Amino acid sequence: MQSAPSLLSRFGLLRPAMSRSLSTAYDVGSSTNIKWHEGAVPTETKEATMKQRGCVVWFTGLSGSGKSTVACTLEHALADSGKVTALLDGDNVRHGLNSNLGFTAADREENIRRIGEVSKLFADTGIITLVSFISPYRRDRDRVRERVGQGRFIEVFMKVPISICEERDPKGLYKKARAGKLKGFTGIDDPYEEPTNAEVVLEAETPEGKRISPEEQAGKLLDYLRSKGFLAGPSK
Ligand SMILES: Nc1ncnc2c1ncn2[C@@H]1O[C@H](COP(=O)(O)OS(=O)(=O)O)[C@@H](OP(=O)(O)O)[C@H]1O
Ligand SMILES: Nc1ncnc2c1ncn2[C@@H]1O[C@H](COP(=O)(O)OP(=O)(O)O)[C@@H](O)[C@H]1O
Repeated sequence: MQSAPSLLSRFGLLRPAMSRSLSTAYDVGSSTNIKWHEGAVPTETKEATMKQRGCVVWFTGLSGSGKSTVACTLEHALADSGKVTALLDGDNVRHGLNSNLGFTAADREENIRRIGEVSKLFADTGIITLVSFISPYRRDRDRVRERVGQGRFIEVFMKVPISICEERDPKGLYKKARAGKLKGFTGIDDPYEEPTNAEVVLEAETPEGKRISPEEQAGKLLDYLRSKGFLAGPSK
């Protein structure tokens, strides 16, 4: 009986994997004797199949600023129009992949580095990847921007004053932090560095003081993604 690879190659379905010009293994970070393997199906081929372009939509903002709500609303809107998405959310990822990390500056940095790498893997597969983390440090967000690649990284700043976040306080964490029962809480006794070059800024209120709903905020993002060509396949 013929093996699967020889059958595939007989029908012209198997392509030889391309190998990197460097044939010997090398060291990267703490890993020794490793080698990058090229030859996966190109991102553009996957994007053409899905009729979309892979990207990372990176929500940043204080706890309670609406990151998860808007990311979730946007994901449903994208799914309704047949788009393939992934949603990475701080609280959820801290249940698994990053359950060994806390909220020190070093742990927050590692949290964002790992999520940055995971989101790049998704985006390189052509998936519209929504990422919702406080990500308080500008340097960490900029590192992810560089890794993912300018043009595919869309930073979304949830520009919501702490007074509104604190008023919402859905988990009661601001109350706890104000009472001194929760130390190192972002915005209270831990820093949040506002983005200076976010692609999209979402505010909670209009200049006239009218509240902006999550649906309106997600709609603005949908318009942005459409205008930048992420909701259509790659141009030939
Ligand atoms: N000390 C402290 N500071 C800030 N937030 C805290 C803290 N302790 C627990 N939480 C809860 O954890 C959620 C934030 O996790 P993230 O992974 O997004 O944080 S970070 O990006 O690493 O800063 C955050 O969730 P969101 O409210 O969804 O932002 C909080 O519920
Ligand atoms: N645009 C909005 N207008 C009013 N309330 C909102 C809006 N966006 C989110 N909320 C509410 O604010 C609270 C915090 O939202 P959440 O998405 O959990 O924030 P984050 O993920 O940034 O911590 C929730 O109770 C949510 O329903």
